[in-house]
Amino acid sequence: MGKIDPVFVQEPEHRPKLSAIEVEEIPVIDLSVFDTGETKQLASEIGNACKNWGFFQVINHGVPLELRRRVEKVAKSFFDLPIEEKRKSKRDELNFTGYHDKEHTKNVRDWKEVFDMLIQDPTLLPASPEPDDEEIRTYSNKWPEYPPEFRETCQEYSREVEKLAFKLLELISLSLGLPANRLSDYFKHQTGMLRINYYPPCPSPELALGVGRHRDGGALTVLAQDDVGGLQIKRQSDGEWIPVKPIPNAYIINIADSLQVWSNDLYVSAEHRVVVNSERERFSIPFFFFPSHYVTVKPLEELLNEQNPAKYKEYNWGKYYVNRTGSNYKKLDAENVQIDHLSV
Ligand SMILES: O=C(O)CCC(=O)C(=O)O
Ligand SMILES: [Fe+2]
Repeated sequence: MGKIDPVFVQEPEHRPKLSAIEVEEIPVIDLSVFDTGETKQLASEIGNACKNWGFFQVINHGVPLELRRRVEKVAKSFFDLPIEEKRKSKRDELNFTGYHDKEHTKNVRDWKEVFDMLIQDPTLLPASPEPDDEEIRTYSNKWPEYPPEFRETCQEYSREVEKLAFKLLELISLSLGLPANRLSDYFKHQTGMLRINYYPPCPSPELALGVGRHRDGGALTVLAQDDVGGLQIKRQSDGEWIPVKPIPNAYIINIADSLQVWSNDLYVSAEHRVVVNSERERFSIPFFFFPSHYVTVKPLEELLNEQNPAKYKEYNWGKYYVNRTGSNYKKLDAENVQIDHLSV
């Protein structure tokens, strides 16, 4: 030890094993048949992946490659800027968008820097996590001055990934035996964001994590990773950490908490984390797809019966979100809110 600031050091049981392991892969699903309307087989493959892993990769997804290259380029140009320049678009107490380098997951600091952008600008969210506080606040994006094409490129990219997210939502609804548009209304005023994660090389990758173990809080995540690798998923069957192999130009999709609740635990919001390395920097770009702030999340009535009663109490998405994000920015003494706390 001694090489890195102790704030980054994980408890021994959460430190990564850095030896390479060869393992089975999470499912890779080809979306090219989506537009033919022959979605039965596709929905069934997706349903199985959502049950067994909570994760899958998609190819032939429709997001233009040229746009992905452009967003990767502006991401690199931004994070290459001097720290003083990056801090000009820093997150603050009133606005959580923008640049940030002090995020904590499970109260240990992550070895990363991020830039967050809301997909809808402006986005409406509750002013506080307090149940009795009815005030709704308007949030807008903070944009950096450099590189000059950052804003336009990220906005264009978000619009394309959003189309993919709606497509996946339809397939997931079908896979649950529901109409394709069953979940779409929950996203009319979606509160999601696009994040750029930048993981610099780390001198002690055996002690720290790029992102500590966590489950994503929203509905669905659509993630672009580069060719470095580092994302690991906790396998449902035995709790082993399984690396997700980078597939050029594919997207990694994961079920997040609201979908676990809507499906009443049929689908899993799997725990995942990011391992860093001492050689190469890594970028990943998650698109977090979140419902509208006023949506009440609860197990879908159509899926419930006497043998399968609701496993969760209902909750308001906006309050849940504000509660969780508010606590990510600093070290707290306790774990922040998780869906486990809402199980019945
Ligand atoms: O960098 C990655 O591959 C995943 C990051 C992640 O899990 C997150 O930002 O929620
Ligand atoms: Fe995540």
